[in-house]
Amino acid sequence: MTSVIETQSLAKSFGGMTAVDNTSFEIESATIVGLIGPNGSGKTTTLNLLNGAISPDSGSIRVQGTELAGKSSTSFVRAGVTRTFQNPRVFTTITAIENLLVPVLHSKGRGSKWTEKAEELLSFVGLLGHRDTPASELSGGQQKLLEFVRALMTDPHIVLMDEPFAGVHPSVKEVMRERIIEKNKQGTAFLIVSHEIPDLTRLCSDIICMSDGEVIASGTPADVTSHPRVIEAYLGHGPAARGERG
Ligand SMILES: Nc1ncnc2c1ncn2[C@@H]1O[C@H](COP(=O)(O)OP(=O)(O)OP(=O)(O)O)[C@@H](O)[C@H]1O
Repeated sequence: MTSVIETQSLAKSFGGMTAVDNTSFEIESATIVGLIGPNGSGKTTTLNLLNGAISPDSGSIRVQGTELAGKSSTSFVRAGVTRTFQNPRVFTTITAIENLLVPVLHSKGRGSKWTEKAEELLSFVGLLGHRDTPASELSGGQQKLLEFVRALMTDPHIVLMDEPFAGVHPSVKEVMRERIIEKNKQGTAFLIVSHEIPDLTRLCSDIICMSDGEVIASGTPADVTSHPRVIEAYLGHGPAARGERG
């Protein structure tokens, strides 16, 4: 299997606070990988590094073999990395379909081709009926689904997702879960940050656990959730790692 993202000795500090400390890991193509860890362990900072939102102080980020550390978010999108956010960042003043067309505004091809693709993706998550609804009028869960399919418009190799299951209705959660699985079967990899450990263990082939900016365990969900350092990290910070929510 080839890797879609590989980091080596990645580090990022904010002032005196080390958020990501010398981390190295690899995400294989077409896998679903969970990224867990107690609050403040560096998960969101890692996602921000992996999509070029922020630059590392040191270390390497290779996407499909190309070094991108320090490059812009646009470079990461072009290399096939897109993302979603804990609080969905949809453009609230424009419609659902217009949101999907934003990432391809400067792409080649007929406009109708992109409109068709956007309609297919809206349909994929049950939002076609809201095609022309301003995003501000969609529920929080619908906005998460909209942001998810917006991240798929450019046919990424990997989608980085920050807390896709947090604060959404169980029915939305199920749609999100099923559609992630479906896209993964078509070859898209996912790196998913979540505190919802039971959801992740059902979904992911591998889990990476961070604590205090370091990767302390990685492997199968069963291996990681029973790892002594993982249990210790969670017990030290709050919720237990084994299937209990924080
Ligand atoms: N822009 C920033 N400026 C200063 N400190 C920051 C910044 N971003 C993150 N941090 C700090 O870096 C550490 C890691 O934060 P990060 O948000 O990556 O953790 P997390 O694992 O995603 O946490 P949570 O699960 O609570 O979302 C925290 O101590 C946080 O306060």
